[in-house]
Amino acid sequence: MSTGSFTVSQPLNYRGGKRVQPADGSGTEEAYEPATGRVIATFQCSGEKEVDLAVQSAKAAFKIWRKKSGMERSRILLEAARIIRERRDEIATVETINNGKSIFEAGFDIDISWQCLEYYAGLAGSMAGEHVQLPGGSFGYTIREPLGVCVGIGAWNYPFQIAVWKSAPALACGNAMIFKPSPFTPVSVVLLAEIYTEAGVPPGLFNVVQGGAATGQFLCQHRDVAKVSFTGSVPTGKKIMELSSQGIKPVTLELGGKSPLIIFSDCDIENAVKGAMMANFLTQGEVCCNGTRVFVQREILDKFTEEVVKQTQKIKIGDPLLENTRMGPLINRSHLQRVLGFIEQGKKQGAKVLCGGDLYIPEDPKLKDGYYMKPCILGNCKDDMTCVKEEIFGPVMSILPFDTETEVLERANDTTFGLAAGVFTKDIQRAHRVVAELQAGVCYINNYNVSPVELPFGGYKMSGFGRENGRVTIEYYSQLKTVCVEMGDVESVF
Ligand SMILES: NC(=O)c1ccc[n+]([C@@H]2O[C@H](COP(=O)([O-])OP(=O)(O)OC[C@H]3O[C@@H](n4cnc5c(N)ncnc54)[C@H](O)[C@@H]3O)[C@@H](O)[C@H]2O)c1
Ligand SMILES: O=CCc1c[nH]cn1
Repeated sequence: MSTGSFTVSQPLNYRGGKRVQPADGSGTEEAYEPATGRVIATFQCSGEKEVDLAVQSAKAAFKIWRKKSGMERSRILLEAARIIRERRDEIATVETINNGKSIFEAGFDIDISWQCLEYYAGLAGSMAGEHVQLPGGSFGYTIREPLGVCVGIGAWNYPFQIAVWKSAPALACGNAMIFKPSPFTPVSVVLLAEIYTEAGVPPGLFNVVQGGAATGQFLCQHRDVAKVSFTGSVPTGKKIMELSSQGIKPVTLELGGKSPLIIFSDCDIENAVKGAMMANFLTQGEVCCNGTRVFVQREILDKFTEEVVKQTQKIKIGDPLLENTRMGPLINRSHLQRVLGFIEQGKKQGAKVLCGGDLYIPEDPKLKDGYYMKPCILGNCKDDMTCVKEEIFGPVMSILPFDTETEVLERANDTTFGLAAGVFTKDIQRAHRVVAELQAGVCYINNYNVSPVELPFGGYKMSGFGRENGRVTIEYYSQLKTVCVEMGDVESVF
């Protein structure tokens, strides 16, 4: 498949084990190919009736799925992982077309997705409670049970992977899920739904409803929804929490960030430069955990800056479906303008553009209406500049000099966010001392933005709560039942 040729004509909702047109609608949306600016799909946003039908379908499937043993669920999830692995290139291509990220990167997103399914398939069979001995031969035990119908609401930067990070643990624990992707990226998650069906989940266990805020609200407010797991911005996260609180539904919130990356003068500079680029330029900088505040110890500021600018200027921008492209277009025109606006404001506030920061016009005429920009590095930054304080969600790195460990820790933590943080140093004691002080849910030592599915992922402070990936996520998709067993007679106080 080549850029500029893909369109979707099939329905994008998925219910009861097949693609369906929504039963009712709350407006129409268009999805784009960011590389060319072409419309690739037009779809109706689901209304209250369609959301209810999806919930009913999920409830019916849940009754079957919850009765299966962990090992039975495991086998089906492993089969889903196998199919994703087999169809890796096709899924990555669809992801690239709808999101704009390079095909090189999209392939890794799909790899992490099947790995996530394999990981939770492995845990499904070992979900267990405990036995507690009580006086007189009585005893108690606990059972870890699924919650019921869970809702997943996703952002547009990792459409397929976000859907897997939510559905793999949810299904492993015995739940059903209804997933609503971002209206910007509606396409790839329906492939996941088809794969689950092919792998053998009961029809209705994983449904997809398309739409924006209104559809998301119907989902959060539905009385038969047991839990909401949300990935997106802080303002929407607050709304989801409010809506879910009305039904006392537990929520997982994976929100935004403005993470610090601290580079000490005793680091391996080559690795630190690579780490800073990994921390800023994957998926065109549209990554929640990006280390966009790059604190560099003054002794190596010039050397580090010179090298990171040189390497950034070499990033191959262009058609995201070409194997050698490393940066594709941003998600849409308004987001591109917003990112460029942050750079303009930064300049007005005294930041210096060291490279990039303007539009990129590819030579290929079919890409002329795409949303490309050159990755940007800002120097002369101060902590109170808007570009340093706010999440830009684009390829913009701010470099901030520092002198001492105490000073940099104070400045790194001076943010309402707390998703991630990184430190580059060869001093092992310093690395762990610094990490112990960082107010962030995910910390990297001498690397950045690697996502092994075995490790929990999630934020501190306004970056959210709850975790995805890792063993702990089982706790966010299950509830504990306590059973107290009397072996003697009732000793009544009456
Ligand atoms: N922490 C993480 O794991 C993580 C991962 C990816 C993205 N993000 C964050 O996501 C943001 C970018 O994504 P976005 O622009 O899609 O975020 P967004 O908050 O605009 O939208 C996210 C999702 O919420 C839905 N939504 C919007 N309003 C809603 C409402 N009132 N009720 C229910 N659903 C509603 C949207 O349709 C979309 O599906 C960034 O802030 C980024 O940091 C976080
Ligand atoms: O964008 C944030 C990190 C991530 C990757 N996949 C899901 N979340």
